[in-house]
Amino acid sequence: MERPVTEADLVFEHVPETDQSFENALEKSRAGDRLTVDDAIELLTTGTDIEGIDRTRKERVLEAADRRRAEVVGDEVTFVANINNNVTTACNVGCLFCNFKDAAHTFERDSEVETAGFTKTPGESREIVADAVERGVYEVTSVSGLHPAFTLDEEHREILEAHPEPKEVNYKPPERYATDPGTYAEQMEAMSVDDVHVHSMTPEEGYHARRGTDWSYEEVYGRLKDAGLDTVPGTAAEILVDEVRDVICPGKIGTDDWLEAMEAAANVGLGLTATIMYGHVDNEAHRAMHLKRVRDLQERVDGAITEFVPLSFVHQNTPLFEHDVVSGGASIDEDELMIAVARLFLDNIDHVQSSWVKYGDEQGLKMLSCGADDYMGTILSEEITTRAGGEHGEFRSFEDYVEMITSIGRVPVERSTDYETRRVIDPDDPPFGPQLGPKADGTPLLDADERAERTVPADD
Ligand SMILES: C[S@@+](CC[C@H](N)C(=O)[O-])C[C@H]1O[C@@H](n2cnc3c(N)ncnc32)[C@H](O)[C@@H]1O
Ligand SMILES: Nc1c(NC[C@H](O)[C@H](O)[C@H](O)CO)[nH]c(=O)[nH]c1=O
Ligand SMILES: N[C@@H](Cc1ccc(O)cc1)C(=O)O
Ligand code: SF4
Repeated sequence: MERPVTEADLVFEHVPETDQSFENALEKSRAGDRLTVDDAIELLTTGTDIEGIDRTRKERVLEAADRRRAEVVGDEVTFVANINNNVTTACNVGCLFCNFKDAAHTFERDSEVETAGFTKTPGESREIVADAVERGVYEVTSVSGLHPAFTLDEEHREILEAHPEPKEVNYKPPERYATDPGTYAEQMEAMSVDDVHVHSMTPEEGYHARRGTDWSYEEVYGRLKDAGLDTVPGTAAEILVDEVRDVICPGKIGTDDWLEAMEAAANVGLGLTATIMYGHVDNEAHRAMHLKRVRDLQERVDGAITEFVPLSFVHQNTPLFEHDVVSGGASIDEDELMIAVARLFLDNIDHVQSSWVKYGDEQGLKMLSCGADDYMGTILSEEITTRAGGEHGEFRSFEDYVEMITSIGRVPVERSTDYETRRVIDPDDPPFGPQLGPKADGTPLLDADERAERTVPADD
């Protein structure tokens, strides 16, 4: 177990105090000037000169962000036909905000406790993806626990087998486990059915795929690309300020490593997304600093980041909440300001995503008028948020999307992962099924019976 978090750990060097004024920061954002970290702090707090959030000021920030969204991308709301195929929940990194993971020893053949988690072989992954491709999906998103038996490829496995202290590099041979996840390269290859788009290998997974070697991130992402990887999810970012990471994910790579991995992935030609996971022990100064680090990264990678995804912390079943380190997640006001300030600050990232997994349908739609323009994907199954206690279900159909997006007077558009390929959907011309995937033919992803079996979202 990690050392318990003490009150002293929550006394931060970076606090939301500035010499800037809220009115000045708002004026700058309306004029389209590039914002500073202090400007972002003023906007996120609705002014450091007052206690708490001022609703009138908040509405002015949301309005500025909504206007900016309209200027940058217009009235289209995009979404992608995708599935999640997470390979394994085995993980010993121990992030305190995460309930997706299961202790890796419970997966061992001779474990006395039955594991509550899962591991898929490359063959099982292939079957799941093949079925989804037949249904018409464009993209498979795959993020996993850092399974001790996972290696990049055979060569990496041989290196770790020969390591004098395998424990030091978090390695145990696959034979020890009831199910062998294969190598990362084998999983990428298995998931690349009919050239479906594979969105996988977060910087944390990239780090795991080079542990115990002197390989660069370029080497690792280059090999993964050759095996079928198309784009890299910018999760594992959490808050890119080490004093926060030291509290919520002390076992994870640091900010510099995360940035290095992302830059390397871009250098070998992979597209990227970026995220922030906020609303736990972080304050507005941390959120603003995070935005700056993402904006600077986007300059260095020459626009490779296609979207920014604010992930609101889901607190219910997490160690942070259970050990009373936090009393809940972000408020709705904080959520709306996070979306709006991301839109205003990230002047070099075109798309801001509203996650229905985190916000639900009603609030998720509201976010599309606070600066967001993308409404995520169909995903078909969800494990990270659900295991953390989230209650917004696991699937949205094209019918759901068309109904929701037209209800707020916007235009539903099916997109590719990189947003380059787009199809405007005519709400008067059903059926609305996907058309961009390698085998998509316009019919719905699931038939009526299959839909009825899915988790019913709590908020609709
Ligand atoms: C569960 S991890 C899986 C991939 C890999 N293990 C990693 O950490 O990069 C993916 C992301 O899910 C997000 N996540 C995990 N638990 C969450 C929670 N309780 N609330 C919101 N987001 C969460 C975090 O941003 C995390 O980086
Ligand atoms: N916001 C969440 C996402 N977003 C990712 C998208 O669905 C899509 O894969 C991306 O836009 C690239 O095309 N995925 C989740 O599983 N959970 C979320 O909360
Ligand atoms: N799977 C992550 C979210 C995510 C995945 C891929 C992305 O590109 C962005 C966000 C979660 O549920 O929290
Ligand atoms: S966030 Fe990722 S690395 Fe951290 S415990 Fe969860 S699965 Fe493991």
